[in-house]
Amino acid sequence: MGRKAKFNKEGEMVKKGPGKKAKKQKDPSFPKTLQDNDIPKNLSHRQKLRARKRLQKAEALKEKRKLNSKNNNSQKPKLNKAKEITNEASDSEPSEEFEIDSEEDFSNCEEDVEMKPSKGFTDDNKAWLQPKRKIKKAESDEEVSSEEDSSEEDTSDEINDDKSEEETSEKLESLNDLSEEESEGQDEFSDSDGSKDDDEEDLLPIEKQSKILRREQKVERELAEKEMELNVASQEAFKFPTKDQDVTSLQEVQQRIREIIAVLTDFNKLRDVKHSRSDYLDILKSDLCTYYSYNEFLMNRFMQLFPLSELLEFLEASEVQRPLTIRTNSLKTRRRDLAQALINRGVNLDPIGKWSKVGLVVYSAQVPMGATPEYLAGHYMIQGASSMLPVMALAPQENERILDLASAPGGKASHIAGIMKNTGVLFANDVNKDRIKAVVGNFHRLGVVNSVITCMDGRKYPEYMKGFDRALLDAPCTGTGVVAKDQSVKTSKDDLDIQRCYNLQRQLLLAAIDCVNAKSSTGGHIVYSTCSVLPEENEWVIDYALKKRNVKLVETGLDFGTEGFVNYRHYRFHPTMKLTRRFYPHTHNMDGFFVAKLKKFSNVIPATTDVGTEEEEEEETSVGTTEEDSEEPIKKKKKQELVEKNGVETYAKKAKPEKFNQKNLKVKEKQQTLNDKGRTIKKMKKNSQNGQISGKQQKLGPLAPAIEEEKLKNKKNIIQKSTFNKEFSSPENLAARKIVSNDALHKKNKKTKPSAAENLVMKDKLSMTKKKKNAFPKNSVNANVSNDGVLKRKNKNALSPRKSETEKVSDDKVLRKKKKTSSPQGSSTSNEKKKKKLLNSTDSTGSDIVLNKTSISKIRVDSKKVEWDDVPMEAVKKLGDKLKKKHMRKKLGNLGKPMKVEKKGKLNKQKGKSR
Ligand SMILES: C[S@@+](CC[C@H](N)C(=O)[O-])C[C@H]1O[C@@H](n2cnc3c(N)ncnc32)[C@H](O)[C@@H]1O
Repeated sequence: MGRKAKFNKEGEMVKKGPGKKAKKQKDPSFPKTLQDNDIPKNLSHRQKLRARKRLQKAEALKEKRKLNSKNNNSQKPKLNKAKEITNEASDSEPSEEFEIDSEEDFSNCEEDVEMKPSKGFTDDNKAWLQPKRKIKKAESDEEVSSEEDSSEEDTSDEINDDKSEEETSEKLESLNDLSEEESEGQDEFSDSDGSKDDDEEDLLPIEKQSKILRREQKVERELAEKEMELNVASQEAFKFPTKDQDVTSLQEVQQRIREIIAVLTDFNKLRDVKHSRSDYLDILKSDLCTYYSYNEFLMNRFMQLFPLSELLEFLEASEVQRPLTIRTNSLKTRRRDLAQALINRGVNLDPIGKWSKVGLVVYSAQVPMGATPEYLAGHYMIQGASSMLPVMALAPQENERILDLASAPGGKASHIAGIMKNTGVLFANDVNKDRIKAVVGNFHRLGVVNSVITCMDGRKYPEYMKGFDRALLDAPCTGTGVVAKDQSVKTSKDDLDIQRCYNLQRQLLLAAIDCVNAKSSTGGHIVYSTCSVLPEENEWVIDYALKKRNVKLVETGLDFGTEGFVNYRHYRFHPTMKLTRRFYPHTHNMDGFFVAKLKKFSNVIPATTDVGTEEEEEEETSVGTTEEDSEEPIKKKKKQELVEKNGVETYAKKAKPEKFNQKNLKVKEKQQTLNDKGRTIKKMKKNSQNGQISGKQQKLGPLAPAIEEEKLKNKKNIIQKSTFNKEFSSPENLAARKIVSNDALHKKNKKTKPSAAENLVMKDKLSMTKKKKNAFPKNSVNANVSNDGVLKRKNKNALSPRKSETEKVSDDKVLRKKKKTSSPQGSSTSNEKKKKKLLNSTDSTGSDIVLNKTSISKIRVDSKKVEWDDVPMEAVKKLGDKLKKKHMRKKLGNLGKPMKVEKKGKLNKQKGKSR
């Protein structure tokens, strides 16, 4: 059991000897080079060769010197004396005596070399050989090591060595031929006696190669310099390209972009006087489109948005994917724990920055980030850095009621739930059924349990639910800030897409505002965000909301990002717009984003000053509604054709479409002539009063002015009616009307339509003859529909001019009251009576009656049976029975029931959409 200790007789423990550590070590052995020089060295074949050469050289030199010394024998003592006087010669200029001595030493040394290893250099030759000694030392070291390594090197190897050496020297020579001059003076190892070949032979292969490399580098440097000079020269001589001058490669395009930008930055100095700035900009635009593969439209937008220097940076940054970022789900884990777990899986990551406590940036990962156990367990969400900003701006609180109006796939909504710590209620809505499934999936994975997920058009949300403490609208947009993610944006977006988004965004934002309770004790805030950099989708939308609702802009709470635009081109936005934040890929290394925070200060919806504004909004937005709509295949060609035909500008605040302008001009001309005629009629009247009768008047008799007046009226009506019909009935113009800017349309609706429709009604009143009954256009169903739509609003405007919304509502209430008192609900006879009353009183009273009449006119248009002017009640009834479509029956039924203004509006909106 165990070891027994050894004891001597005295009972003392016997020591075995010194312990392992205390054992005497051997004397240290040093490398041979450090040992005494006398110990002979085995020389390698190469060394021997070199030594032999040196020896031969030294002998030759000796002989030469001997000859010289014989010649100079007489001068030598003098020289020596002189040397003694003048401080015995400097180190750098060795005397002949010194040289001879050294040579002798050297020769001795060389002789020794043959017999034994090199002794190194003596003190005498140390000074002038100093740089070389380093090499020698290295060489000898290497030799020693090589000897140690390959002491059993056979002769065949040596032969190979020699061969390879010869090869390299051959290569060297060829390069030397090229740049012999260059290497002169540059070569720090070159020998003072100038025998270069010998030197190079003395060098190690690696040194030779480094020498070659240095030479090559020098040649390259010189070439690059020459090229630069060429570039500068060509830049100076940049000539404006002619039309047929085409660039052949992308490099050329890039070069030209740089040149043009250089010219544009110092335009006065570098410009070609024959060409304007816009000429240069045009070429630049097309070159940028070619180089970065954008369509001209979008490039134009970016050129308007960024200064030239920044434009290139933005375009370049949009070519590169942003770093992958993830958001820690605080409902399930902490960032530190998540980071540790991912690091253990070989993920290289870092915190995203000081501004976020949940974000992590992933530099590299050995596993797909969407399939790690942590991801599947819901510990994080893969989310762009900029996507965290809107939620941070929203600043959700626990126990609040929060709405995310466009939430799919739920990145921001789940972030909100995380901050709310699963308390309160989160309403996550999206119009897209498929995308809403992703919200459900993500919420399950991330453990969000305080949510209600809805799938409906966000614009209708306030009709169903209101009183939220906060709302987030991360609106559908063109995605111009995420070009790097989706390259298709570069070519797929055009004017119409922006307009479509802009309209939808405005409506959704108003809806989001309407959903929020201004009196919320904790909130009353709305955050609006997009991943677009275009002001049309950002500042414009906010500006619109500021005008339409009781909201104001407040600080986002984000301490970085650039300020929103207060001025953009010739547009001016609300001064507080600088409280909004813009983020760019080239400045913030995140997706392009826009964030604005609004505070609702009153639940009252301001009464709009313009008549029919709400409907006008509807009209404006009818161009494009949901993102789903935008996903529908759009016939680009047709669109393009229409745009070209009508010369539409994006936001025709400035310019109206050409076609309409031309038409307006013609109408104006005609109206002008009619006005002139009006004046002459007035003159005729005056003259007849004064007793001065013209020839025409004589012909027509005393009623001449009245006849002329009537004729004139009719002509005016015809002109207005025909232009009105033409403009709004042909399918082409119907489409054009859609493309026309909202503002242009506003004006048009306000100015031209009322008069046209008014005249239409007047004309029908005046001439009830059968001839003129056909005046109402029956071009196509669509055309009639559009006419109806316009007419309905038109009549409203015409017969109750410029009433405010509240006035309209009150009118309607009065009407409803009247209806209630006159005909209690449920009695069919009273309904019929009411219908009759409404129809019969069409021409004499208010707008609602005209509205009803309009709906009858639709019946006529669709069925092509009933005349719109004097519809007998029986015919309406019969027709109603025949009608198959439910909604049409409803409309008929409405004739007899008290109608709500809102309902009517809705009904009409639906009609408009279905068409
Ligand atoms: C930018 S995405 C929202 C992304 C989301 N906030 C997130 O962080 O995951 C815009 C969303 O708006 C939805 N959308 C488009 N039109 C809508 C409408 N009329 N009502 C509600 N949502 C709509 C789209 O389906 C799309 O999912």
